[in-house]
Amino acid sequence: MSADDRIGVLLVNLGTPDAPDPASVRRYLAQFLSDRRVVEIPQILWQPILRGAILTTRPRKSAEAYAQVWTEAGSPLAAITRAQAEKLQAALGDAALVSHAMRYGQPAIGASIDALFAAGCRRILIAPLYPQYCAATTATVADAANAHLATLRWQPALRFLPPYPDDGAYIGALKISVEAGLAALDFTPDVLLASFHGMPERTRALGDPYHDQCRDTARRLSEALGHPVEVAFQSRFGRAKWLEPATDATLARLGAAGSSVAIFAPGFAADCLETLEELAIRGKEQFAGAGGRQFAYLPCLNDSAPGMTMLETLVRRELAGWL
Ligand SMILES: C=CC1=C(C)c2cc3[nH]c(cc4nc(cc5[nH]c(cc1n2)c(C)c5CCC(=O)O)C(CCC(=O)O)=C4C)c(C)c3C=C
Ligand SMILES: [Fe+2]
Ligand SMILES: [Fe+2]
Repeated sequence: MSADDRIGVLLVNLGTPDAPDPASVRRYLAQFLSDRRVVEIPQILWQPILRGAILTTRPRKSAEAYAQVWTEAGSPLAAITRAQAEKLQAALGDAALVSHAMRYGQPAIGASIDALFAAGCRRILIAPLYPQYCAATTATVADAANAHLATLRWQPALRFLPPYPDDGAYIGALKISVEAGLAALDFTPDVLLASFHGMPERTRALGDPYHDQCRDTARRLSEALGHPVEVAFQSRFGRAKWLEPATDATLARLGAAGSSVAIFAPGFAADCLETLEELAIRGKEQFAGAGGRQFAYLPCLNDSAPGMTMLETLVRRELAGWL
């Protein structure tokens, strides 16, 4: 491979505010919630609601939530994604140049593609870190990458990592990770609960495979663990009907039944606000408030050894013919 015929790998996750303050959260939410793939309401109706009610109230509340999970390395999502890219670079060595980007906020996808190209990458694998395909996540990464290429005279060749909801490498990594999490507890939970990010119910009827792929993941993981895995969908936003059952209602039901529970979020490649605050902090409170006994939150794959082995496997497979 010559210096101007290198292979690039760009890990992409959702994005996160630059700081846990209302102004930064507002900037982030304005970009995120203006994406037509995320909120599928005509812009002429949606923008006044977003600019009016939502962006005047939510940033303050969300900033407080972000402040509870912020670390010295910054937002957990940003720090973990950076660590994943660094470890994947170490695993791949000279075979490829690895970098990371965020769909919303920084580092931007376009600038990251330019940086890889400037370093000699003429072939780039874009890897959206979403195990389950969703138009609001997977497709919008491809949209952003392709929109950037539309501005270039000299384009790199692009490949996209497909979703991996039932891939053996992913299920295997989840199994190791969940079993290690359970082994570290001082109780044996009655219920294993897999919480996936929610979506409006209507996207399912419109043909989005997200719901079915979440169910596939949970079924395959349950088979691998030899233990039932319950499924719930979290983070409802807005007034429309979202996928059910809802995580908060499920935790309240399990709590009221006097169960003990271990909850985890296999749809998130990295721990973030939605897992560390919504599940580990607020979910625990909801569960205990309903009368639940023991509760444990098990971390995402993050940059753990099984998580990195999985990423390397998926990426190497997708680079076949290029490497
Ligand atoms: C209509 C609104 C939203 C849709 C649709 C949606 C889909 C979706 N999101 C993720 C992953 C993440 N979402 C995160 C935060 C977050 N999500 C929404 C709204 C929708 N998400 C909001 C308003 C927020 C911001 C936080 C808040 O104000 O509550 C995050 C965490 C980001 C972080 O900084 O830590 C992730 C990750 C998926 C996978 C998904 C569809 C499948
Ligand atoms: Fe979200
Ligand atoms: Fe949330």
